[in-house]
Amino acid sequence: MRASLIQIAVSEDESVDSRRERLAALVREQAGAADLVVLPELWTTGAFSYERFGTEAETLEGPTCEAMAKAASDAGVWLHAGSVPERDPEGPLYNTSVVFSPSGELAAAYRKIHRFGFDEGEAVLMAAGRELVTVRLPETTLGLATCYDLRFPELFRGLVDAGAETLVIPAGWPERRRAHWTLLAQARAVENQAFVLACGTAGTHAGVPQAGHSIVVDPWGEVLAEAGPGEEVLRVSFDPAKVAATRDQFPALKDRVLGLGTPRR
Ligand SMILES: NC(=O)CCC(=O)C(=O)O
Repeated sequence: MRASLIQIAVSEDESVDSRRERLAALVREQAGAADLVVLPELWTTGAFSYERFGTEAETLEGPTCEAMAKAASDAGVWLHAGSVPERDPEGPLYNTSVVFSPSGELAAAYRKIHRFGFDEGEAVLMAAGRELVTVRLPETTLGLATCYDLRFPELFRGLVDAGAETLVIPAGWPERRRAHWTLLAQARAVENQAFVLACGTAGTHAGVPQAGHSIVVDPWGEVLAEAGPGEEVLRVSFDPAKVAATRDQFPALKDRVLGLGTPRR
């Protein structure tokens, strides 16, 4: 299976329309070179541009999803289009990841469960999703998570229990915590014996320099590909059968002991 992770720079110097067009063109360029294309978190606004979440929020029928659906079908690829600030017509805002099929259908939407910011920013401006989401592709089953979710291993165990073999994580991860990004991506791959495809942003927005360094890790924890700090299309080939082979040859997942409860004091 071939994947392209498009690590784009998000900056206030570029309009949302221009970035959307640039990304749609980059997705189209992956035609024939990728089966799956992955974009970062909140690339219309920037993950730390809190004041823009409300003004740039869209429904899943809005201009970003419309453009990404068309780009996916033009390129004939599965497109994980990163996340958009979603305005639910019935209620609050969500940080929602969207996946389109090669015919441009919306195949899945995942509302980020763990919101970043403690008592500020995303944590107060957006509502939390409640549902785990997997997507069946012909070659593998994707498990969806977004940025800060990477710090919560129980979410990934839930995805693995639901059949996930390839964990896809769009992000807007800051340079300041880049060491955590790489370490956690490898940890999630090793402990879940799954591929991890983690796509971040480049550049600086809202005064927060971004880490870049999108990364692809195999079920043994080996880094198959890693981007630098700037804009880059990170291309990788991987064999989805390696998940079953790793789980077979080193069956640690079978040794899980569930329901341990709380420690005795
Ligand atoms: N957008 C995010 O979720 C940022 C997460 C982050 O900065 C961290 O976990 O560290």
